[in-house]
Amino acid sequence: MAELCFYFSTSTIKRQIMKFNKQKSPQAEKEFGGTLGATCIPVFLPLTVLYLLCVCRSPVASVLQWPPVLPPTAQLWDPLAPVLILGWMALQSFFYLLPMGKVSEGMVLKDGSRLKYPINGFHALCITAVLLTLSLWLGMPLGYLFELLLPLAVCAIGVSFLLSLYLYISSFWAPHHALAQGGNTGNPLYDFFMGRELNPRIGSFDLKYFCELRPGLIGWVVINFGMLMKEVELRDSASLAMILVNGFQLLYVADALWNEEAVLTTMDIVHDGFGFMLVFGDLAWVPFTYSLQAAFLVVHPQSLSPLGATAIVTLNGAGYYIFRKSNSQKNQFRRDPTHPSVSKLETIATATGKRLLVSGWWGLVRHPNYLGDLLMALAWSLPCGFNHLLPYFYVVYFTVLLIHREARDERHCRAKYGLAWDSYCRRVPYRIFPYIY
Ligand SMILES: NC(=O)C1=CN([C@@H]2O[C@H](COP(=O)(O)OP(=O)(O)OC[C@H]3O[C@@H](n4cnc5c(N)ncnc54)[C@H](OP(=O)(O)O)[C@@H]3O)[C@@H](O)[C@H]2O)C=CC1
Ligand SMILES: CC(C)=CCC[C@@H](C)[C@H]1CC=C2C3=C(CC[C@@]21C)[C@@]1(C)CC[C@H](O)C(C)(C)[C@@H]1CC3
Repeated sequence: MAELCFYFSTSTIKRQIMKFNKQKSPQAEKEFGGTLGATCIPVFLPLTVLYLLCVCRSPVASVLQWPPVLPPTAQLWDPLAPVLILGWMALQSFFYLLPMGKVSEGMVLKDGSRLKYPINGFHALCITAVLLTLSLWLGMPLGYLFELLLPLAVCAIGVSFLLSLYLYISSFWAPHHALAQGGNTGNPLYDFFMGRELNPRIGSFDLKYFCELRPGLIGWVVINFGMLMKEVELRDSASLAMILVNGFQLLYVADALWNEEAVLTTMDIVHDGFGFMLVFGDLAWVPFTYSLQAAFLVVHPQSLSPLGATAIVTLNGAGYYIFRKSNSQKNQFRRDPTHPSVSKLETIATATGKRLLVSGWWGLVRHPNYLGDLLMALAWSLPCGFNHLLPYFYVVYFTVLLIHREARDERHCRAKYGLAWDSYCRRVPYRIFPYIY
């Protein structure tokens, strides 16, 4: 019987794949190093997460250490980890489904329809904060998250592979207009990596939108808080460096959830399919590598002078100001160009009917929001001092990510706006850093 079921399910998948082969667009230009990149990245990045977590707990904490620090296999597994990861996903899904906040519409899809999305991420963050306070009051040892980091990361990586596999297989039942432009080449490894379907849903539950903002992003600040509690356990109080890292990153996450609606216009939601790259990025990469500074500070405490702390707070404030103002200016302009806050800005027309801002923040550089984000990234690493490279991993990775992302966005915009984009580039010649790049 089991064999018969297996035969029918595999033959249904084969039939769906044959149907899809007639619809695929193999001529689409491949990104992220094509098939080679799509094969190597899913091996290399999960190992990088585990390696970085091991390095940050080692006394030397050197990323260049040879031979590299490798964890004994016993440290990679804890039966509590899958319970926590699945429980966390279930809890955040429950918050997502609660009828709180408003419902917003996404961008217009290929078939002319618009999907509906709940805007209740900030509510989910607040409820999570209340639950954390309650668990502290009940005496739960949140600092134990430090010991669990490696097993939790292993489980998050496992969940990412399983979810990506589910998404790849289920995409063969999606109508053709629901597929993403880039992940529909017919090459299984590449399509698994990029994601075939644009907005995979189970009923009204949008998997990409949920994963982008909830389990990983809120998980990141919970891990940070766990590191702070571990420091309190070890040294009786939280250090200024730890408080700054926690505060800065909490501000960033709270801002993302407060402005949740703006995510509906990002490249990831509008253009990219939901495949391994985004699933792993959202569920494993963000919570476990973005929290490295806090984990590092547990083992390598740093003292910070009031002057140093003031300079770092100022840098984070400046970065946040540029990031928020520029993102809000573009969102406001895209939603309502006649709004008084943007109606006086200089713009150029494009053949699509949409206009491009050429003054204000978007007249300074072509990606002022990336500039602000990078300044914040630096401010998150500086509290960890200058003796180690590891806390600066985020700055290096993020610079590479944003330069690559800028180039991808530029290609899309040139294809979309043609000559108008070229004249924008002539008017605003620098991409991210004024007079530098
Ligand atoms: N912390 C992290 O790990 C990450 C953070 N981010 C952050 O996410 C935020 C969103 O970034 P991202 O989605 O990459 O891209 P952007 O928010 O920069 O959006 C790019 C789009 O904006 C529109 N646009 C570009 N120039 C203009 C202009 N002059 N006038 C009007 N519209 C313009 C175009 O879309 P259209 O014309 O179609 O509207 C373009 O495709 C950024 O702040 C970034 O720093 C991003 C990635 C990772
Ligand atoms: C190395 C690797 C696997 C990369 C995958 C990239 C993802 C980690 C990022 C792609 C775009 C992202 C965004 C955010 C987090 C990182 C990922 C998922 C974001 C949610 C962070 C908070 C911001 O305010 C944001 C909402 C603008 C942002 C959106 C893009």
